[in-house]
Amino acid sequence: MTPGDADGPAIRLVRASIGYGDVPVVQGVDLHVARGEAVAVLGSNGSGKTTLVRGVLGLAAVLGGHVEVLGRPVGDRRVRGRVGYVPQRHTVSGAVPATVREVVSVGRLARLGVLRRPGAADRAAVTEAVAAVGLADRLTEPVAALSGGQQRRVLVARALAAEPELLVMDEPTAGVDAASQDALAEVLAAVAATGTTLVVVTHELGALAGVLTRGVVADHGCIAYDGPLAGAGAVVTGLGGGHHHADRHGPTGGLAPPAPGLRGGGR
Ligand SMILES: Nc1ncnc2c1ncn2[C@@H]1O[C@H](COP(=O)(O)OP(=O)(O)OP(=O)(O)O)[C@@H](O)[C@H]1O
Repeated sequence: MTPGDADGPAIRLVRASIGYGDVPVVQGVDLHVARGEAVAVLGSNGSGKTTLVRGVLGLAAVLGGHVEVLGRPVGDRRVRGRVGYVPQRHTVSGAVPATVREVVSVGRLARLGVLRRPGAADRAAVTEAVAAVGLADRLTEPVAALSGGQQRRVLVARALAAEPELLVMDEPTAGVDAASQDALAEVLAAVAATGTTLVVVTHELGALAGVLTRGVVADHGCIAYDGPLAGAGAVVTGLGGGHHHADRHGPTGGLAPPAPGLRGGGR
């Protein structure tokens, strides 16, 4: 809510290695995201995009180097509730017969912590978040009754309800119809305009290309490109299809145009 109440950038990785168990997936990465930036994390399947952001969220192990979020070491409890996350998942779990309002309220609870009871302002934040994703008329409906794209928007509203300073989204447009993508782009543009830092993992920029301005391209656990979004597409194309080039690591900071013949295609 109050940008600037902690010093330091939104995200700072210094020679960071992140992985699972004791196996690093992301290796020796440096990344600095200032407050208010809107960053796309691009790269092919298995390049380490999700692991990178999970490290920032404290959901994957930092195995080396240093990870800071909102000016604090990752995992610091003072940061909890100030970071929103829309995980890589197409829909809300169908096992829970919750309404839109209930699911989004859970996002607000993350901000409140266990000790404070929600008040009128919290209920208003929930309603506002649902309205922001264009689902105001579905507030009391079971989430299971919504389309996949609408369920994704519920997850976005859940993250927005906490009014995060940093919003991390993993593949928010995957499997989402064009109308929902456009709605999401509008929401994110409005969120970015409030000064919230956006980090969006995506295969396909689609409608989000107008909102995100910086591109970070992951390749085999390293960062192959970090710069204006407009320059990132050629790097992604040049790197081709993830696992097919297991022996090839992108040059850190490399801005070279894609070499011919390296496009994805399975060989
Ligand atoms: N929970 C996990 N435990 C062990 N290894 C994992 C785990 N999650 C991912 N990995 C491994 O980390 C590597 C990178 O996966 P990651 O999900 O970060 O890539 P990605 O770029 O997000 O891919 P995608 O676009 O397919 O989601 C893969 O080789 C994967 O097998």
